[in-house]
Amino acid sequence: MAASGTSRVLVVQDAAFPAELQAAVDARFRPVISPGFAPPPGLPEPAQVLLSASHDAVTGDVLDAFGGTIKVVSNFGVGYDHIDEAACTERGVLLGNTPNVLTAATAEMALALLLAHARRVVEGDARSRDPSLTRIDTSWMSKQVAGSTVGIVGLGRIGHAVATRCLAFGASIAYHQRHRAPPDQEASLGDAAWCETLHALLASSDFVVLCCSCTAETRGLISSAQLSCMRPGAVLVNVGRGALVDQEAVALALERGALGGYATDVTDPEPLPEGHALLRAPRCIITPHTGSATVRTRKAMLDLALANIAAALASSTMPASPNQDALASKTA
Ligand SMILES: O=CC(=O)O
Repeated sequence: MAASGTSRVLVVQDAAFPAELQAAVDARFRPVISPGFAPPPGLPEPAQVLLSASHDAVTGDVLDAFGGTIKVVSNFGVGYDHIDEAACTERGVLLGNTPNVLTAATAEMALALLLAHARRVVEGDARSRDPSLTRIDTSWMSKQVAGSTVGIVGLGRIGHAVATRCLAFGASIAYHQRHRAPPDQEASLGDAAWCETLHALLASSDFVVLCCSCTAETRGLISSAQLSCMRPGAVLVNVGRGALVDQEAVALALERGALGGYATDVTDPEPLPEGHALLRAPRCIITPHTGSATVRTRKAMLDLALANIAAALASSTMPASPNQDALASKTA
């Protein structure tokens, strides 16, 4: 059903959603699909909304190309490193995102990658189809999560959800972030150990899971120097952003056997170009940024992204906005 007052609001999307989700956008707004958010020619009225479905960059120039008509940029996702928040705030443009609703799905993906790598699920699948396998292979060994230490980089919502799941698998939890978590949070994670330095976390973990967002401080967090601190055979899992790691360094460490494995849902760029070093590296599992891609979660994300738009257009409090407080104090 069309929401009164918003059904004619022009929304520019960088990509279409699957039909059942797109129908929810169509029911409430007038969406126009434009990769790269280029202003489509001949719009019947000014566009007020950018709906970021596919991580195309939203810069000051992109906003300016609409001639100052954009009121809100709504991101279909929690991480918004592809959107220039400062440029939005400078121009009085509200920014929305979708935290919380995707925490469980993303944590599940981290566990799926971690377990798949530890238990060699992808290799095992190929081995099972190999006609030369005529008897059970007693030499086939893998890593066990129970009894290991899982180091979490960034104990935010997703990091915490990954930690609780790893705890249930019998792992001990270590974590690294700038500030130590409150004692009750550490206690709830089996007395999780805070590592004040990244080096200490890397040196004491069998699995390291990157759960932090990509900012100026965390871009390139894991390079050859950090990889060389990791335990022999340790596995790196990434559900944050591809740019958190130096992917060439990771590929080289995998080639040389200096890194036990890399399992990632995110790359930089996405997808990786044909022939990229990571695509050729051994013991590397890559999924195509599908951490939040469950039917239930994607629906909840879209509901939140649309609620953010509706609230912004109605000048009411957005359910999730990184910059609405900054904008409110600017205009107060
Ligand atoms: O990567 C996914 C997200 O940031 O929501």
